[in-house]
Amino acid sequence: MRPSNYDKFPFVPVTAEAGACRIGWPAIAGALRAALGVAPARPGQPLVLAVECYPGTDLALLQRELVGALKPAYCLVADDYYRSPAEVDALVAGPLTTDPVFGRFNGLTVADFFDPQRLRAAQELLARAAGQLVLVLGTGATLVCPGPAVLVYADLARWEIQQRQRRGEVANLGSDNFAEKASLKYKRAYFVDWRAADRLKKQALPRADFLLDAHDPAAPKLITGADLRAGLAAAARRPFRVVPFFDPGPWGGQLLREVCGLPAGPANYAWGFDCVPEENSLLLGFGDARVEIPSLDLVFAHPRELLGEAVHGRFGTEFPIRFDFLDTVGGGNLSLQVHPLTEYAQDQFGLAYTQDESYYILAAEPGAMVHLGLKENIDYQAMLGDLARAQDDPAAPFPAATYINELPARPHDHFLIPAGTVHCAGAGSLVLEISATPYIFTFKLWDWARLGLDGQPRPVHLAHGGANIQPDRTTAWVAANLVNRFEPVASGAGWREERTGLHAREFIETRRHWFTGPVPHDTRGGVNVLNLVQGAEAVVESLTGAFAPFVVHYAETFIVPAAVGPYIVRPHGPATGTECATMKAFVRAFGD
Ligand SMILES: O=P(O)(O)OC[C@H]1O[C@](O)(CO)[C@@H](O)[C@@H]1O
Repeated sequence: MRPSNYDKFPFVPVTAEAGACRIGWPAIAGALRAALGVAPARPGQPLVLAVECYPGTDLALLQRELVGALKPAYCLVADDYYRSPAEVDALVAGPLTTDPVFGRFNGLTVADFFDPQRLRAAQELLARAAGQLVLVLGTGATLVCPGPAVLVYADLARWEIQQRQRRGEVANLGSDNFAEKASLKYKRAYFVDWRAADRLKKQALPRADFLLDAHDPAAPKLITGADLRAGLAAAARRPFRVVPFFDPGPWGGQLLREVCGLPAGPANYAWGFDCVPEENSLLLGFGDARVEIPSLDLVFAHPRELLGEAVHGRFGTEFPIRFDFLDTVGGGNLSLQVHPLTEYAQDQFGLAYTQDESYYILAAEPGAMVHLGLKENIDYQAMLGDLARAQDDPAAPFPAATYINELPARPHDHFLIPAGTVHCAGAGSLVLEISATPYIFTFKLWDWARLGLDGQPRPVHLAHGGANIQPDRTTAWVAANLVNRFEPVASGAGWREERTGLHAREFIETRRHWFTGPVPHDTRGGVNVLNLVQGAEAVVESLTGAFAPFVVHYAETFIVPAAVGPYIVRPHGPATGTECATMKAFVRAFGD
């Protein structure tokens, strides 16, 4: 195995001038003081500095640092005007349901968290503070004071929030559930807090005077809203990568560590999330400084340039394509699982589109397998009975081989997994998942009598599973429809292109290019997501010099915004003269 050249901290350069980014609380306070000093006078009103915060922001730290430096007459923290934690629990109970994993998407907004009387009291206090400096901070600061003199947006990526949830440092919005299980806090944030906060962010971020990045509390960073917007505009017109993150799991393996050059600490790495813009970060480069923002900010700011008209029109401000890694080399089988059919996902969870998936095999040990679809002529009811029995009876483990196909997995195989198909990656492979973005709507059917990392059995959803398994997806159908559906579609000097999927029920189209020379690509008005699945290094170039050459390495996923149009990919650096391959995904237009 060659040494890893996988870049774990890709960034979008905004400017070579490091001065545009203030680092540390004293520099940040200085910039805010200067902005307040030149804010237009508003007779009869207080001078308000509002810091709208994404949930999970360390409000105590912010309050301590900003009050200490700016000495406002008052500091109002939005949470103090929320409903009580018990009232908030009642508010979110319906959408959350009692299921440990799944809730329902809903229309809750941050405004719903406020107690109307308390909010009025806060606004009366503001009205009495004419001419004085007032700091308002928290999630909903811009609801307490909709027109502040200076507006800062303190943003936080979801992966960082998850770390804080796991360490018990943060509770859910309006709750005091610091000690609740991290998986439940994640679920509540996923279905409620983040959706509500994103609705408010779409209003606040475009008019923010500053962006505060306090991911690292020891080195907070502040940039102007104008620089943030310049960075987002730059990213929307050039190839870029989001910041990957990696997580251990009960079935995790050892190869991802080598491929991506990951730290030795965790016992394994199961997942590598390399393009889940809902949860990944984007790093903006200001000289040597890096400002971390959720990559969703880019989707919100430039959906038309990034996604393209047709994809934006269809998906709104959601990035519909997900690339991630599943590593089972030296690990175990994923849970045997199935995903909801579209109508089930809509009815039960309020999802707009379902979790259709595919597995592209990057590496496989001899004997590695993918479990996919049912065997011919099985007794379907007996299978459901065996699944039910296996959950409670250690003496009756589920006889998976009796019912489920076991297909050999070799490098560069591509398995298509439309929702409703029973599946799981077996031990011994490194999978590049090319899937629709939803990623938590997994109905586990059988977890191989194994415990989760918390020492507890992971939740199994047999009733949901049974309602979605398609009994006619059996061996012959699977072979004909879901396995290595390769079809040559184009070629040129030094390259050839194949269609590899996905299945007709899935909205993603995938193309593989093998190349020793430059390959012409075109976004054709829709976002492209690619991964270099063979070769040490390649370069992405503009035909018109519209963006600087962009170098990618083995296994790196990169996004080419719709606005880029035509571009070229060719082997580069150590890969020059060798055969490389990319897998490309885009949203299929009818007729593709
Ligand atoms: O449920 P398991 O066994 O952890 O399986 C892996 C999970 O990762 C996903 O592929 C998402 O990345 C889900 O489909 C699946 O639930």
